[in-house]
Amino acid sequence: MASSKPVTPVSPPLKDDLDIVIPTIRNLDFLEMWRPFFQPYHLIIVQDGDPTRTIRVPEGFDYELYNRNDVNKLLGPKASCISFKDSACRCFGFLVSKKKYIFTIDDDCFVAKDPTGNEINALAQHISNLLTPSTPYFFNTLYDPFREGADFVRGYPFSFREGVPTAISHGLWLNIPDYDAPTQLVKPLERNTRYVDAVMTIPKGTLFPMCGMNLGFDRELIGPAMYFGLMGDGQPIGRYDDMWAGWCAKVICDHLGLGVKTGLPYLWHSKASNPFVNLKKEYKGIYWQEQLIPFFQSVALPKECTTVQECYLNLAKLVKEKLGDIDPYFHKLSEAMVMWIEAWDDLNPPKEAQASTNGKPVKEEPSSKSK
Ligand SMILES: O=c1ccn([C@@H]2O[C@H](COP(=O)(O)OP(=O)(O)O[C@H]3O[C@@H](CO)[C@H](O)[C@H]3O)[C@@H](O)[C@H]2O)c(=O)[nH]1
Ligand SMILES: [Mn+2]
Repeated sequence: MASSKPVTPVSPPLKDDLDIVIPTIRNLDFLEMWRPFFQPYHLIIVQDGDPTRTIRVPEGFDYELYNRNDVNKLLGPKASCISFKDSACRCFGFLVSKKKYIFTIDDDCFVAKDPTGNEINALAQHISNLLTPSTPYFFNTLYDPFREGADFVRGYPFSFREGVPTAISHGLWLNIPDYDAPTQLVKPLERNTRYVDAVMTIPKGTLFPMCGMNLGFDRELIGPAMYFGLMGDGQPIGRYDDMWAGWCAKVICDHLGLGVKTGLPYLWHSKASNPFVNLKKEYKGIYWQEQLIPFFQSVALPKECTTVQECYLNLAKLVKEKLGDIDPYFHKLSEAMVMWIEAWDDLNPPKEAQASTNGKPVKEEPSSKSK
């Protein structure tokens, strides 16, 4: 029987609490495919490269667009901590956002289909991952117990079943996998066709290679640790931006009792970047990381560090002390980490401090924004 009650439209989840951050040095045509899923959300576009280039944002999206001139204007001398000519520039979007959640995606990533042929709403899956707890202290062999149709298995301690807040949701990619340059070179035609229907928590004490291509996180829980480092133009290394952020963030999540999930959602990664160019960018990282990983595995943050900023500043000190002998780059990186936290605190003053600006955080106008 028809109901006379008016149907209240369901608002997209976290519509006013989530920003979508997109780094681009190309174009934003990919947004057309994501329109059904992204249109209700606010976009923060970080235009890399030549700021005089005009990047067209497809009609109908609510956005703010920042180019290098905006970065320099907004951060002044601290702009030197934001990379140029590398996808690491995306972290500027994390800095200027005022929302609790972030989803970041590359401009060569498209909507993938699941094995039943349905289009995957990657954003919705990240939101679900972030709004349900993680289980870093004891591995659940049926994977994420908070997913529909799953639960904790027999033998899972009840004292661990509450889980911990989820800080990061790491999605994956069909078609072009996120391989390093050597692997891309030896397996140029390899495509990822394997859809694994699983979300799992990365156990405490275990690091992982965080890819920035399809990534969601809780900005209030872990935002200050999501600095993508000094990469690209003028730097001896590139394409380790997301890796650096992932290692720092995971160590801090472990220390603060926060969770990191990986697995669903998948998206369709369409463009393989040039492996030879990538090799030039990555090669120092490929041998440095043999020392970086033992460093991160050895980090023990003091119990007095109870905020992300305090943890991050402590980490910056350790980077200078323990990694400075590898290469002078790590002295620069350590200083940039401190500058990032200063910039973060400048743009994201604690709530009480905002009262002095009658509650409105001070924010410079972007180069362009939706009408
Ligand atoms: O100088 C640049 C280069 C690229 N971008 C934007 O960043 C993303 C990723 O670029 P691309 O798709 O070319 O790179 P991939 O190798 O596929 O990306 C993976 O490697 C990581 C590099 O650090 C990246 O996070 C992974 O996803 C696109 O949106 C480019 O437009 C840029 O802004 N500046
Ligand atoms: Mn890509």
